[in-house]
Amino acid sequence: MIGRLNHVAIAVPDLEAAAAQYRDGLGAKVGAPQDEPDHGVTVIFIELPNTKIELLYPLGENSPIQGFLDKKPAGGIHHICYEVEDIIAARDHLKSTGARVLGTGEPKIGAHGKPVIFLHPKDFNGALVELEQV
Ligand SMILES: C[C@@H](C(=O)O)C(=O)SCCNC(=O)CCNC(=O)[C@H](O)C(C)(C)COP(=O)(O)OP(=O)(O)OC[C@H]1O[C@@H](n2cnc3c(N)ncnc32)[C@H](O)[C@@H]1OP(=O)(O)O
Ligand SMILES: [Co+2]
Repeated sequence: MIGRLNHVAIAVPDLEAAAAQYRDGLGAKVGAPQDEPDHGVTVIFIELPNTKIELLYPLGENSPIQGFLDKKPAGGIHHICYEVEDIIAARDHLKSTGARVLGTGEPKIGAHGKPVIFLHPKDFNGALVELEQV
């Protein structure tokens, strides 16, 4: 069921500073900031040869990453995103194993224009997991 690693997301306190560090310090290909109001975040994607890094910064009043940054003001790894071919089948199977799907339980359209869901970190070894249908 699980496919490629689509991205690793890092919540950051300063989006431009983090982007500059990846661009200038690591020589990475860094995209433009993208507001995702449905998700309460502004994102910048960094393209690596084998995957992507998603820099996350809170957007709006009820950002799901605000509490995370309050606890970790310097930032930190926030989630990992795996690709799946059929997100509904993956969701229903994972629910049957006891994993909690966050939010309404229905997929939302993610930053790549594809359906995504999130699984509770407490059900996945302390790591927040995003699934993206590709
Ligand atoms: C644009 C899109 C895309 O790529 O396409 C995105 O990625 S959007 C990316 C942003 N969207 C999301 O993250 C949506 C899904 N996330 C959520 O629903 C929420 O952030 C939760 C994961 C439920 C956490 O919510 P909230 O911060 O209110 O909960 P909380 O502070 O009470 O945390 C409950 C417990 O989970 C832990 N916890 C919270 N966030 C965590 C994280 N990212 N990784 C690992 N553990 C985490 C806390 O430390 C706490 O543990 P203790 O009780 O032991 O202290
Ligand atoms: Co993500």
